[in-house]
Amino acid sequence: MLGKDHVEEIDRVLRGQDTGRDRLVSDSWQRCVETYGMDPARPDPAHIVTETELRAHREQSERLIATARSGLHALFRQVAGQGYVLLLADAKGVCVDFFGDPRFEDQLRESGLYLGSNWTEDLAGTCGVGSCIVTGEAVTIHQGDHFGLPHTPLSCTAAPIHDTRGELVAVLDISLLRSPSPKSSQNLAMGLVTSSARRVEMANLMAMTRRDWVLRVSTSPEFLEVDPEAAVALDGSGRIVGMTSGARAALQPTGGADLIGIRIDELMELSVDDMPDLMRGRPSEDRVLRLKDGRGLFGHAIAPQTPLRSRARKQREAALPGAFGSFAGPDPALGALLAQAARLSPTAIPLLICGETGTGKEKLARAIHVTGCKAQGFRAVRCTGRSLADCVIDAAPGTLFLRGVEDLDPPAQAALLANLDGRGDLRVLASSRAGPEALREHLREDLFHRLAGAILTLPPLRHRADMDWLIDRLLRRRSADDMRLSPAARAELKARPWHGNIRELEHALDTAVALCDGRVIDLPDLPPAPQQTVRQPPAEDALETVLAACGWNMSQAARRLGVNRSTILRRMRKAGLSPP
Ligand SMILES: Nc1ncnc2c1ncn2[C@@H]1O[C@H](COP(=O)(O)OP(=O)(O)OP(=O)(O)O)[C@@H](O)[C@H]1O
Repeated sequence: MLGKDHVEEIDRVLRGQDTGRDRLVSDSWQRCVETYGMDPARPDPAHIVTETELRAHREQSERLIATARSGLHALFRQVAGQGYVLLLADAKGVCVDFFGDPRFEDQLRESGLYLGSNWTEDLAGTCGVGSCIVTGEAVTIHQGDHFGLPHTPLSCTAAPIHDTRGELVAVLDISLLRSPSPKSSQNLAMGLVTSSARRVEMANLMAMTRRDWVLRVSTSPEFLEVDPEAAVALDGSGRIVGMTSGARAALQPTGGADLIGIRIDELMELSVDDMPDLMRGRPSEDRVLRLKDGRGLFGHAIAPQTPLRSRARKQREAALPGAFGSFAGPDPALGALLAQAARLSPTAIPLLICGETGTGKEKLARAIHVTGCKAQGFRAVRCTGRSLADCVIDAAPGTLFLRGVEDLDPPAQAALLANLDGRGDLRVLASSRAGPEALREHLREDLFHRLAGAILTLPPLRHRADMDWLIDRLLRRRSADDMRLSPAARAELKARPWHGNIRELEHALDTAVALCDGRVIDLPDLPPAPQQTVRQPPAEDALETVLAACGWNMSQAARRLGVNRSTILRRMRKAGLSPP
């Protein structure tokens, strides 16, 4: 394009004439003249920052450069043959990483396509990086779209890169020194640069949120795992703590509040507890997310990776795969049980999970299924009603979870056994509220052995040593603004016998959160403890476990077991127990 024509066109556009330029370009020209006081006719040398300034810019973007580098290498290999150069600029427009053909170094440097060049719009005029920073959108600034005459041979296509909170932190740009004249020749470049920016955001989110769940989403099941469209990171309460920029379009296309800080269950029928079900173990087509606006998406959850704070926790989580890592706090006995469950997960051994109501038997079954990396589904069926045998016949290959096998009457037991025969494609997990011995007496012997290849017994809540951990975890999941418990309310919760176990505790916390006015839940906010039934005196081993869980505080142990302190003392003496 001739310099005179270019200057005249800018003049016409500023006078309001339509010359066929994109709106984005004409808006930028207007800013260049009216806001930055630039003159398109004035020769404008490339702006390259000093070595010291460049070092400072690179240091600030160090982490992003490191994350982006391998992706950028791959992109450069794809485009280098066609003469493209690749720039990564920071949010201030300074090129902090660069890939170009060294044979053209002088030419590239002269055109400003070089490490340290400053491409902000107020210095360089309308250009790929500068206009991308101002508009926040991916742009192609092709030849005469550039404001400054020296830049008009170039074609630059740039896409924004956002940090995990949605702030623009960098721009990825691919440029050509010489290009064909139709702007549409750069459509492919636009596709490449936007998908590369999306992958850099994804890699950055994964690197920055290792302690959180990451939920990746896609509209197509085929691309869910290889190239998802967007992702969010969720903390333990299901609140969004990080995202890629595509998440807004994918999860909230009609706009709304900022995604950061809102809970995932406000956007879709899903809580952080469901994350294990969305891990790799299940086929993509089964991992459907239902959004509150009625749309469906496919979801892929990635478990927290970095071990957390304490050393004990580090050791426990290092030993336990993702789905088990968040199951329990510091309770050595439960930790050992989970370690066993983790080892049994990938085998075909049928597992019987025993435990009182609400102790998490189904949750454990799901964790076992997910960790077993079964590429098939998980089907849970209740062992009541007439349709159990049909459920077994209809069950697709995968994990079949038989809930409450203690409810099976003799005809149902016979039918179940007959239908399980020949279903080698089913991994059978069963749960029972009755203990193994009682169940052995209740079930036919052959069925018992068909179900109980190994037995895992979950402790009742009152025996768990990690109650503080569990209470905090359940509370975090419920309260939008970090609520906490007063010491008195916490002590009261820890002292209750919890015959309904975790389910009952969940309901109590739901009530307390609803009743509490401020952020501190106190005694009056707690629902009254259910009437305590008269309980059998505890067996000696149970007594010892409860005492240990209560730090050998006899009054607390007595409240938990629903007996007098003197009964505890008497039974301790009888069993020869004394505080450590
Ligand atoms: N380890 C855990 N951490 C957090 N929540 C849990 C845990 N285990 C169970 N829960 C919660 O407690 C409730 C009861 O769990 P689940 O249904 O797995 O218990 P269950 O033993 O199978 O109950 P039932 O015997 O009555 O069928 C669920 O809401 C579940 O999410």
